[in-house]
Amino acid sequence: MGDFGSDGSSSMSIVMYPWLAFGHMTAFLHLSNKLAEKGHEIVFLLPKKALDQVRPLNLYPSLITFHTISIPHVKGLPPGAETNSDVPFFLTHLLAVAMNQTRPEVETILRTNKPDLVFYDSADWIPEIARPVGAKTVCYNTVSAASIALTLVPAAEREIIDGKEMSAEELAKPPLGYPSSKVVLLAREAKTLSFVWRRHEGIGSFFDGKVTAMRNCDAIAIRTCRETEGKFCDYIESQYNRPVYLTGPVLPVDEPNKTSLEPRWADWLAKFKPGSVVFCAFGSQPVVDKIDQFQELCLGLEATGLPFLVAIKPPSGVSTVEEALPEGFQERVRGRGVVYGGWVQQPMILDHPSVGCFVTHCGFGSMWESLMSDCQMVLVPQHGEQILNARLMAEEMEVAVEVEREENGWFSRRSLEDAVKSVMGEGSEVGEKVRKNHDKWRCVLSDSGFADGYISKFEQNLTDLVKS
Ligand SMILES: O=c1ccn([C@@H]2O[C@H](COP(=O)(O)OP(=O)(O)O[C@H]3OC[C@@H](O)[C@H](O)[C@H]3O)[C@@H](O)[C@H]2O)c(=O)[nH]1
Ligand SMILES: [O-]c1cc(O)cc2[o+]c(-c3ccc(O)cc3)c(O[C@@H]3O[C@H](CO)[C@@H](O)[C@H](O)[C@H]3O)cc12
Repeated sequence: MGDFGSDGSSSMSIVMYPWLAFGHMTAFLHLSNKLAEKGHEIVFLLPKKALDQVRPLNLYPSLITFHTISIPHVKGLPPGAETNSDVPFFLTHLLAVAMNQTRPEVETILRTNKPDLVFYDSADWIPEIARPVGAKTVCYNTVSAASIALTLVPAAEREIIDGKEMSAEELAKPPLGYPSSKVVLLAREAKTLSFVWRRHEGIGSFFDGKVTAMRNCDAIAIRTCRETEGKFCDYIESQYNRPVYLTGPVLPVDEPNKTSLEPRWADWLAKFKPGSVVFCAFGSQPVVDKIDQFQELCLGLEATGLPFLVAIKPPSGVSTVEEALPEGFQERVRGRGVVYGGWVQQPMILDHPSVGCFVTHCGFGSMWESLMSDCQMVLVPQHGEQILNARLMAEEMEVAVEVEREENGWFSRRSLEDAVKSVMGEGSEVGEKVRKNHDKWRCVLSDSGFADGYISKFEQNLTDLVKS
C-alpha cells in the first residue's frame, strides 16, 4: 500500500494497465498526468513498442513511471504484434488473448508495488489479482457513455445462436430502458457492431469481456461529463449497481512555449483568411478503408472551393495517400489543398486562426477537441462508436452537421460538399444554429473551473474508495 493515510500524507499509489491501443494508452496517460499533478504516484504498464510514442506525453516523469510488459506471441497474430496498430481489426480478439497471457507478469508487479488502486479497461482479470494485495479497482472507459450504454450493459445481452450472425435489426435494438431515441444506430449502421457479440474460442465475446470488467471492479469511471452524457451515465450505474465516477474530458494541457505548430503547417495556414480553411482528420487508425470513398472525400473537399488540409491514413491496398488520390487532383488543388498521410498536431491546427471547419471521424478524443475549438463541425463517422458520438453532437447537442449517406452507407462528394457549405456558407441558417449551440457548449466546457472541478471530484471519489 502507498503512504495513503499511514503517515498523514494523502498520496495514493496507482497502477494503470490500459488496452493495447494508442487511443486508450494516451487517454490513460492524460488522466495519469492529472493525478500526478495532485501528487499521486503512478506505475504505467505498456508494451515496449508503445514507449517511444507515449513517453513524451508524460508531464511528471518523477511521479509517473513506465513499466514495459512483454506481449507474448499468439498464433495468428503478425510477428512482433504488441498494439492494435500492428493488428488488422478482425484479429483484435487475438491481441486480447495475448494481453490475457500477461497476467502472471502483472500479478508480480502488483505484489511488489502493493498499490492502493489499479485502473484497467480490458484486462477483466485485474480485480482477481488486485484484491489479494488490498488494491481497489477502477474500470476506466475512454469511450463515450452512450456507446457503453447502447451495447455494453447487462440488458444488452443477446441470445447468440451458434454459427449464425445476428440481423442488422437485431444488432440495432437498444437495450430495455436505454435513455435516448436520438443517439441510436440505423439498421445498416448497426452491422459494424457485429464484433461486439461475436464469440471467439478461449476468450468469449467483446461483450462478455467488457461486462465482466465492469461487473467485477470496485468503481466504473468514464471520460465524460454529466452536462453532455448524464442520462447515459445514470443508466450505466443502474445497470451495474456500481458507482460511476466521471473524470470530465481530461484533455492534455498545452504547456506554454513547450511546443508550437510545425512551421510547414503554420506557414501554409497563414496564407489563408481567418476561419476559411477546412481541416479534415480521421484519427490514429485507418478508417476510410475503400479507395473510392477516400476519393469522394477528396473530391468533396475540392468541390467546396475552400482551402483544405486533410490528415488521413491511406486506404487499404495502397501504402501512401498520394497513390490513392483522384486523377489530376493534385494539379487542380495545388496552392489551396493538401492531403497528408502522416501525423499532424491536431489540437494546434484546430486552434489556428485560419482554420474554420473541422471534418472529423468523431473519435472520442477528437470529439472533445472539436467541442473545445471554435471550428464549425462536419461529421463523417465510420464505425459504431463514432456514429454514436456523431449522433450525440448532431442530434442531442445540435452543434454539428452529419454528412448524409446513401442506403448502402456511402457518402458522395456532393453530400460532403453540401455539409461543409451548410456550416461555412455566409447566412446559412443551419450554420448559424450550430455555431450558436457550439458557442454555448464551448463556454460551459472551457470555463476555467470546469475540467478542474471534475478532476477534484474524481480525486475525492478515489480517496473515499481507497478508505472504504
Ligand atoms: O494526425 C493526427 C491524428 C490524430 N491525432 C490525435 O489523436 C487522437 C485520436 O483520437 P480519437 O479518439 O479522436 O480517434 P482514434 O480513432 O484514434 O481513437 C479510437 O480509439 C479510442 C476511442 O476513444 C476513439 O473513439 C476511437 O475512435 C486525437 O487526440 C487527435 O488529436 C493527432 O494529433 N494527429
Ligand atoms: O464500436 C463500439 C461500439 C459501442 O457501442 C461500444 C464500443 O465500446 C468500445 C469500448 C472500448 C473500451 C472500453 O473500456 C469500453 C468500450 C469500443 O472500443 C473499441 O473496440 C475496438 C475492438 O475491440 C478496439 O480495437 C478499439 O481500440 C476500441 O476503442 C468500441 C465500441
